[in-house]
Amino acid sequence: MNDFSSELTPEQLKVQQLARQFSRSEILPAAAHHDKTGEYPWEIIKKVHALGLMNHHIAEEYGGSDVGSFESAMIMEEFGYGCTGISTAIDCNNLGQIPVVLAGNHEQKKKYLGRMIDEPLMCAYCVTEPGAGSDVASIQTKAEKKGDDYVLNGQKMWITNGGHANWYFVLARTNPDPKAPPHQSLTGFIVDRHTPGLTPGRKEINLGQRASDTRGITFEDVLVPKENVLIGEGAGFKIAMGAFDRTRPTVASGAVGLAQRALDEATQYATRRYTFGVPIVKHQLIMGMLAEMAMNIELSRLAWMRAAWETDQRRRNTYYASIAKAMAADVANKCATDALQIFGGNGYNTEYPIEKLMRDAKIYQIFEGTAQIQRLIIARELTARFANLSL
Ligand SMILES: CCCCCCCC(=O)SCCNC(=O)CCNC(=O)[C@H](O)C(C)(C)COP(=O)(O)OP(=O)(O)OC[C@H]1O[C@@H](n2cnc3c(N)ncnc32)[C@H](O)[C@@H]1OP(=O)(O)O
Repeated sequence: MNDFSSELTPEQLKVQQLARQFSRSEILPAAAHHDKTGEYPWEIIKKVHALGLMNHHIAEEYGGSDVGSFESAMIMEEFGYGCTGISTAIDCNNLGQIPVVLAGNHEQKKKYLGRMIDEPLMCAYCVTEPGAGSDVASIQTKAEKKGDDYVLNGQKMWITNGGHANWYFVLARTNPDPKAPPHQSLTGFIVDRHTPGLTPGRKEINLGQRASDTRGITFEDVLVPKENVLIGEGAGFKIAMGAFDRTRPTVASGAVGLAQRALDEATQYATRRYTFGVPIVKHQLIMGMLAEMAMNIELSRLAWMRAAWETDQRRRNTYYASIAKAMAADVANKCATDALQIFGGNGYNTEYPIEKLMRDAKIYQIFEGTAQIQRLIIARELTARFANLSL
């Protein structure tokens, strides 16, 4: 078994450098525009695709680089530094693809993952519904078997990339019996965007991350061939959970990127802004705030590294993924709030980048499992470890 190390290899350093340079020169300058207009960042996505900095989990056999979770998260930290609205749009391809990476057969991988290497296409992960977000097992979208097809009916909500996806991973209920074990009643499907009856709703106007496209999706008698079932009926819940284990480290690293940006902006501002005859960075209370931010960022970065590294070792990383996601989300919010405090009135104004960081940060405590759900998972993992031990 390898020991955990956070030292980057020469190849990883090169990828980090490329992602950093791209983020600072292309993403960061475009962030305010996309925040203001809500325009989907297609031009940036095309460039990221051409540089090979997305779709990191697709195996070489299907044209991908399969660089691993660690590199993927490293890239997302760099992109998150530039704009987390844009990094979420890009990262969401990982969330949509991973169910197919984990559970797809050869034909499904060739057809749906292969095309995403050939051209810049997006996909989406359709699990959440108007009445079910945290409690995945209670989703109501139905899939009824009719001959060689399934007929899907229902409503999904808050689907990132919902209006731009070429295909969707959809979790639906295949066993309608309310007495059936809920986790074994759900099935995962791949659904093509242009299937009749599938209708994305309006783009939602959210508090932050406005470059990211979030919509409801309606399914009305959507016919899906049985070839598009992942593994088989009843396997969907575990596929959906397995996907989070892979993506929560990259969500955490995106949040770390945002936190680092808040710290850098605040530190720079504090050296230039004078009060009482000295730059405010000379005041110990400001120093303390910056130091706290730095400490928490370093720890959150180590947390996503550990979580991503565990999955690259092909070990179940649920515990580490939730720790990283919960911690980085809280730290991003604290850093953005403290950075705004250091900027004072200027931070509250749209002329400066800080208010956007604060708006963008909030969703990290909600999507991919709320702050509370992460703690529930961590505590369950802990108690499971102790269940068979007598103290
Ligand atoms: C990347 C860009 C981000 C932007 C897009 C964001 C999109 C989103 O936000 S997606 C929606 C977010 N929603 C969530 O994160 C959902 C949060 N909820 C959960 O994770 C689950 O419902 C959770 C953890 C609360 C568990 O629920 P619960 O119903 O109690 O199930 P639980 O009893 O723990 O598990 C049921 C079975 O699944 C298994 N299981 C649970 N977790 C896992 C896992 N990680 N891996 C494999 N199996 C698992 C259990 O072992 C159990 O198996 P068995 O029945 O054989 O014993």
